[in-house]
Amino acid sequence: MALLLKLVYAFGLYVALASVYSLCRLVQNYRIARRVGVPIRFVPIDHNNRLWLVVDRKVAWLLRRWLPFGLGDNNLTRFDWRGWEFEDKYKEHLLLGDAFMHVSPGKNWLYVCNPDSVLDILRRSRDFPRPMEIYELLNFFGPNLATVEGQQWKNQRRMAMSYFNEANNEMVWHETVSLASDALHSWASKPFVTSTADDTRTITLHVLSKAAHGKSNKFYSRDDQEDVNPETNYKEALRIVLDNTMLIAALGRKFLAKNWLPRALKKVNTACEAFQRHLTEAYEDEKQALICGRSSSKSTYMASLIHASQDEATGSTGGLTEDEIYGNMYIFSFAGHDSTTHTLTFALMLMAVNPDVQDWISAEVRHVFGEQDPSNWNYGTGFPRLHRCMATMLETARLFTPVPIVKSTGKGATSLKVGDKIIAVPADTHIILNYAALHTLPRIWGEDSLAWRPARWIQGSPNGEFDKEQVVWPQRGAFIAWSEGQRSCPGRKFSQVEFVGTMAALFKDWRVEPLTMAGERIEAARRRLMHQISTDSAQILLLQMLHPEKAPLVWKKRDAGVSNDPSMVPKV
Ligand code: HEM
Repeated sequence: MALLLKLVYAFGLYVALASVYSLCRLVQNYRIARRVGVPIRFVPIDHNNRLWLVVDRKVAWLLRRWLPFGLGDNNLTRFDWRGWEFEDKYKEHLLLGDAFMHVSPGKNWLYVCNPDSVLDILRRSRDFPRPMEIYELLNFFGPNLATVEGQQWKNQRRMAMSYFNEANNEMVWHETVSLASDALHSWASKPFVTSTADDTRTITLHVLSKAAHGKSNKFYSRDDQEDVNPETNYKEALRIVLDNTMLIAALGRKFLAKNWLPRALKKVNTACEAFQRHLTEAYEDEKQALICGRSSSKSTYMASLIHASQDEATGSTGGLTEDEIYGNMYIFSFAGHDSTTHTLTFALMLMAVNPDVQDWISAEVRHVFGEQDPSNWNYGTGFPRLHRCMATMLETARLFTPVPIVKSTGKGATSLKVGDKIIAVPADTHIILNYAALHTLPRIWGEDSLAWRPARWIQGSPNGEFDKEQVVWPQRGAFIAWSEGQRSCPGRKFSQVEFVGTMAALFKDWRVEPLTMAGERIEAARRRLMHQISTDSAQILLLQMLHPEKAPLVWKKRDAGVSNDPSMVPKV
């Protein structure tokens, strides 16, 4: 009993000291923030508090729901959880201006949504480096492109970039069209599909697997899959690793390997070990192939890294360590997989809500490929003409931007022009490029900025000729889904080829709609699905639908050809 009391006192003392410390830090940070001269909001917990990150959304939701007398509406429940920006869109910036500051007991966080300032930040990568303590959490298979800075980043980026080229994009195209055609075959054979998100994940994972180590896999729907044991199933292992990245980062791989942990945590550890095993085997295979002269090709990511690394090993910069190769294989899978999967899932759901966009795309794909079998679709002559399919991706990535971007001022203070004001940004400030606001500001995107309307990206010809249509871009800095500048996404075109190939294969001859409930009309089902997309999506690590399985979709063959509706496209 005495021991228990001591423990309670010790815990109480710890909480009291931690609170006093947090308060002192908050006051200190406030003094620094005040000098910047932008509006300030206090947030009680730092946005990068790792333990908070594990529970933030749930706790904020519970407090919002259960605290009485309106107490649930406070800065913690409104702004202090991952992805609050997605819910808020541009509202906070409309109220406070293009820049404002969140002051927390940890860091000061500057939010910016001015296109010129955003572009300036992305271009001045020395003044605004990545805050490595945030990205470090993606280090658990080894240092990689996303988690290093300076010369180490330059070396890794150069070696990684040797993979991203048109020959490999062509591979991505053919692999994607083939997998998406198989997915369509599987979906069309069912009365309805609840595995849309899982199955799009299978498509992107298989494309990546082909890209990473040259292995083609057949598509199978999650519903038809028997082996979901992470020890033997690579996709399952990777899925668990990706879904639990936050947890793995918070607890660390060493801790997760402890024997006494509950079964759910052991499963995460099993998945990490299986994924690591898989990487090691692939690495050893490739190295062996290189030694035996069997691998002269740089057509896989693993081979490109090993070749580039060997080429540089003798130079002054040196090659990659084994850990760096593993780290980069992980980040390639992570960055290249979830971002595209979630964008595709959002797009398929949005297509089910918008049959007119399906017709619009179908008309374009028919125009480009006619009656050719998808296996003969040519990348070089087909992909660049599929502007509407591309517009669908851009519009989805605008409203449902998967990847957030955080910068920092690092050790040095700097200045930043925001509108007609120059602000002094203190050292050690974290900067959020607020894409959710930037991508929806009515002054850039018009009064219908919150509506999903792919045609806004297309400039048409007066009489609706397909080949005169082209994609129009907003002012630079206003659309940053793939970022800009030195550290922009190297997989941008890879993901676009994947997305466009999938859309073309799915929608040329088929259409999709939400499953109607008993007594429900199709219009009501569409409204229900749109409500789910808007309210049941959140940022886990990336933005995603939380329960896509609760949105069953039905695939139907188009009865006849679709006419091109030029009224969808704004005229020049
Ligand atoms: C819809 C698809 C995608 C989107 C929206 C996207 C977006 C982004 C963004 C915004 C960044 C910069 C993040 C930051 O500065 O913090 C980034 C970085 C990165 N992306 Fe993508 N990405 C996509 C697909 C891909 C694909 C398919 C690959 C690889 C196959 C890939 C590989 C990477 C890598 C390795 C980085 C780190 C680059 C560096 O720091 O030098 N991404 N991506």
